[in-house]
Amino acid sequence: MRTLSRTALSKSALAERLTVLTPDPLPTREHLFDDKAQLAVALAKAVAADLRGAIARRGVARLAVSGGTTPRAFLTELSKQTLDWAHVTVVPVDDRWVASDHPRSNERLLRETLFQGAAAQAQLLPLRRPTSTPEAALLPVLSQVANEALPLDVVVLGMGEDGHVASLFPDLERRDVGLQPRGRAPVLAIRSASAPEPRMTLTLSAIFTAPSLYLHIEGAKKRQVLDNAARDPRSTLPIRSVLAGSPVVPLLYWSP
Ligand SMILES: O=C(O)[C@H](O)[C@@H](O)[C@H](O)[C@H](O)COP(=O)(O)O
Repeated sequence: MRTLSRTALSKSALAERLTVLTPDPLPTREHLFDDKAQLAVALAKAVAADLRGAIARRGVARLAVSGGTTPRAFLTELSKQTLDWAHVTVVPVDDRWVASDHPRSNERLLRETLFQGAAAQAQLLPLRRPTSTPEAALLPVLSQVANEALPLDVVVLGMGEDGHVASLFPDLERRDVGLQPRGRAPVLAIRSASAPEPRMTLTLSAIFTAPSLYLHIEGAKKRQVLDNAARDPRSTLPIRSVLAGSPVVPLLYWSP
């Protein structure tokens, strides 16, 4: 019996030790949907409710949304929501340094999807300026974001399969500015081997001013990247910095 109890003890002791060594994954509040269309409607309703609440509290609402391909249906659904759009300011979390009518422009994406119908009364605060480089526009963009967009009320982040959010890529040089919860600047000019063009992006210190932070992620691959980053304290992916640094538990909206 003694031998068995000693073996049993070592297994339970080992299990206990492993539990201590394997920290809990960083939390998100999950909203899972069977398909993208259902997710788009639910996310639009949730964001619209947050915006109404912000307007009721402080007379204005400030929203930062991601670009790319995922959010198109959500942004169109959001434009259909009934709220006092004239008191809403919308800023892209990042933009590509291309003309505002270029197919890869996030500003163009917003004008085609969100700024339709009554929602066209909202104020768009573009990150793109008519300068040849984002660096040349950094100070005026930084000043306008700081004065007219912060603090944010709602942020909707997408994520790349490499774990980037906004234009904060894994090869980001200025991690001290881009990924710190209380970094030194709300906006960064970015050049990355991961991006075909220079970018302007909000930093996490700007993103973390919002009391409502949504992660809008679709597909199994991105879900795996998110879950791995949530579980691995050694992960250096930007999405890990979001999960670890956010002052609020991110709201995950996911569909296959
Ligand atoms: O300008 C951008 O590209 C976005 O702001 C970016 O952060 C986006 O959320 C991810 O790259 C995912 O993009 P997809 O939705 O196209 O996969």
